[in-house]
Amino acid sequence: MISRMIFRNYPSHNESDDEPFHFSISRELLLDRNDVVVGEMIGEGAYSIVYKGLLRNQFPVAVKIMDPSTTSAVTKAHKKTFQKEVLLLSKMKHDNIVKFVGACIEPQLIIVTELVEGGTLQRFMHSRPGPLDLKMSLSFALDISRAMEFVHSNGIIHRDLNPRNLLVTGDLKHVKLADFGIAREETRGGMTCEAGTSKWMAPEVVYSPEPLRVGEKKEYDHKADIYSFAIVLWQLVTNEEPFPDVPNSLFVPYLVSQGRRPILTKTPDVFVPIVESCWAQDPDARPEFKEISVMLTNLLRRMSSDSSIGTTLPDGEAYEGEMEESENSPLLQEHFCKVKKPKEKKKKKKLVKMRFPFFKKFKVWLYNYKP
Ligand SMILES: Nc1ncnc2c1ncn2[C@@H]1O[C@H](COP(=O)(O)OP(=O)(O)OP(=O)(O)O)[C@@H](O)[C@H]1O
Repeated sequence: MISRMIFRNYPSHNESDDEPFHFSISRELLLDRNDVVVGEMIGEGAYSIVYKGLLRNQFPVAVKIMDPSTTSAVTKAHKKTFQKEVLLLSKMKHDNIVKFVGACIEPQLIIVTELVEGGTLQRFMHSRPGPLDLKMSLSFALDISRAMEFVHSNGIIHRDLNPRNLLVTGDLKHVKLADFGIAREETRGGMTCEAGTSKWMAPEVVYSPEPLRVGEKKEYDHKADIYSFAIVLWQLVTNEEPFPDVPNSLFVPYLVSQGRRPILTKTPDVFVPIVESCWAQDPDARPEFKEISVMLTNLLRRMSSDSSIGTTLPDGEAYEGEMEESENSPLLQEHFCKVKKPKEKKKKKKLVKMRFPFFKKFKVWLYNYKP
């Protein structure tokens, strides 16, 4: 049973398949299918099945096989979507993002990534009764924020940030962002299609504050990911399911558009301001991930300096968006994935506009907090 409502902008099956689709994926991003041995199934998505695998009989990997399982049976529209995911993911080289290893286009559409052994964050949270250790929650939140900071700095909106798309490392110390299936380059005029998983979808993704004219589409931008992050952060610190009283998750976006949010009674005080600012109704009032990372880092530092809570900082500065070359991952091919970065000037202006109200609100809390 599908317990969640997913809005995908996967094109319809009716889209014309008359003309053949020619993949334009660099050879360096492609793997020989014979080098990939498929093992037990580890996960299932709306459009794929993911298996444990072995690359060249040596490296453990995750093998995502697109549905339907033969390339010839896949619609042209789905091929385009697959190609987009490959090109985006191959560019996302960051410690907190699942590493792309390669792709196959024949006889099946396959994406091979590093195997992240700890399962999804959703499963991890479900397996623990009661709230998680606060520093663990904070450390995971920082991993996610840093991954998203990197994604946004590359002009990409993920659009499906939720605990099913966050994977926990085998040592249970870190979290990695996965599933760029509906991620898109941020365009100047804003995004216009409903995409995401209902409980984590920002209000502006589904409902427009102003009535729309016929044919007009609502717009949203990367701030939609900040809203999703707020819900994930709320989950990390409460270990509860958002909107448990809403019988059908399909209604959640409507309620959210009316101002409804998860309850904050079980949210530790120190997290309330950040959660509230991230799920602000007005996208412009939400902070940037850059700011969130600074706040979470400072908070984690303060907590770590308190010896009564024995956790250390995650491997800190190594995360700072470094471009890392993995032995298995092909070299970045800039021209295969043209990312439209928001214009520098515009971006700066926006940051300045954002930073003041945000830091004004949290200055006292940020600098004086004592766990
Ligand atoms: N690199 C990986 N390591 C371990 N498990 C993985 C990996 N990638 C995916 N999985 C597992 O497979 C599941 C489905 O993967 P993914 O979300 O990428 O597929 P999808 O078809 O895009 O799914 P969805 O419908 O949730 O968007 C994940 O929830 C996770 O359990």
